[in-house]
Amino acid sequence: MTVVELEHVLLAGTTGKELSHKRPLIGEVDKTFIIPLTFPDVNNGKHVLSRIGYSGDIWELRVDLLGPGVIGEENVPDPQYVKEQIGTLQSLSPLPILFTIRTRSQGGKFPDTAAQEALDLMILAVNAGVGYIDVEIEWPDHLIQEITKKKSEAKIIASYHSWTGDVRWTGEVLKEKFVAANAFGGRLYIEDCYELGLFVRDYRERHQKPLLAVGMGLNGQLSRITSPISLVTHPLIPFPSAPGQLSLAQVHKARYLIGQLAKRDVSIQGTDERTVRRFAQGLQAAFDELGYPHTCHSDDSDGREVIKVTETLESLDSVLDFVSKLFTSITERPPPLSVIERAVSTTN
Ligand SMILES: O=C1C[C@@](O)(C(=O)O)C[C@@H](O)[C@@H]1O
Repeated sequence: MTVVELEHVLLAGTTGKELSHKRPLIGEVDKTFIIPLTFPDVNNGKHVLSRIGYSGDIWELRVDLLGPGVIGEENVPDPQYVKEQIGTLQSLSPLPILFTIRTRSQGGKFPDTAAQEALDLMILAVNAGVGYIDVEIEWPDHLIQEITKKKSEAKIIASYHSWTGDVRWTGEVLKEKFVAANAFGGRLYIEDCYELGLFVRDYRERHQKPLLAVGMGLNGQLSRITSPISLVTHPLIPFPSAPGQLSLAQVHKARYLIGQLAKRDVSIQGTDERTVRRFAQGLQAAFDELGYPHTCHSDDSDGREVIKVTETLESLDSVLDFVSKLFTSITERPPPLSVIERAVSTTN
């Protein structure tokens, strides 16, 4: 049995991992989660955005799905509207933005032929300070060169999608596409993931740039669980931006089941019963929200890690603060604050 004094936890929380959303960039952490937003207007998600974003690292703004009215099969959003949407998202959340325009042949709504409009929007996004720009390698060369020149501080993510279902991970087509993507960016997509794991292993032996390789559809779900960089949806997002996308909570549950996420069982102990109960229920609610397998108890400690709460915590803020720090020290992720708050404030 391990006994952790609360002071230890606090130390880890305050001097160790950051509690804010200031997370390292793609490829610098063990697991990076990108959350594609499919609201036509980001304001529609205003009240649920922080909940959707818990534990995520980057928003993907799917620009081809943005618009003030009904969106048809093809959509070129107005630049002013796009600019406002970026501004709104930046004001609502500190997470960096991945700016993505998907054309119809890439599974989106932007016309395949509207390269100039796409380039103009990408430059607008750079000026608005987005962190990442998705550039599909099938865009004309001049667009790719132009945005690579003008990207400023933004990082380019070179991508490739195939919806045909006949691209093989071990085949020549993919190798060619990869060479094209690797020349200017760092990400690649293809459909069908049977040999994806081997492809990724081989890639890592040869290249430094972070690679996001996922399979679309049901056959691709496993790759979304194992990929170090993954795109995750949330039940409060209108619809997943690609078939087979899982929620972050589902990814955590699956990672636990396949042995990629170690379970922690903790027991809270202390002299003040109410503090202990609030602490335990807040932490358990936070684990549940994000699909972590961990458990938190306020009763007997047999075989569990013990967390000692030596004080009586009266105010909601002080409990919230302690639970948040403990959550972060266990998961290395920022806490789902509103979820913890709800659980703590409803505990007697
Ligand atoms: O490129 C991608 C990946 C994606 O297609 C997926 O399969 O999760 C989802 C898109 O929103 C994103 O632009």
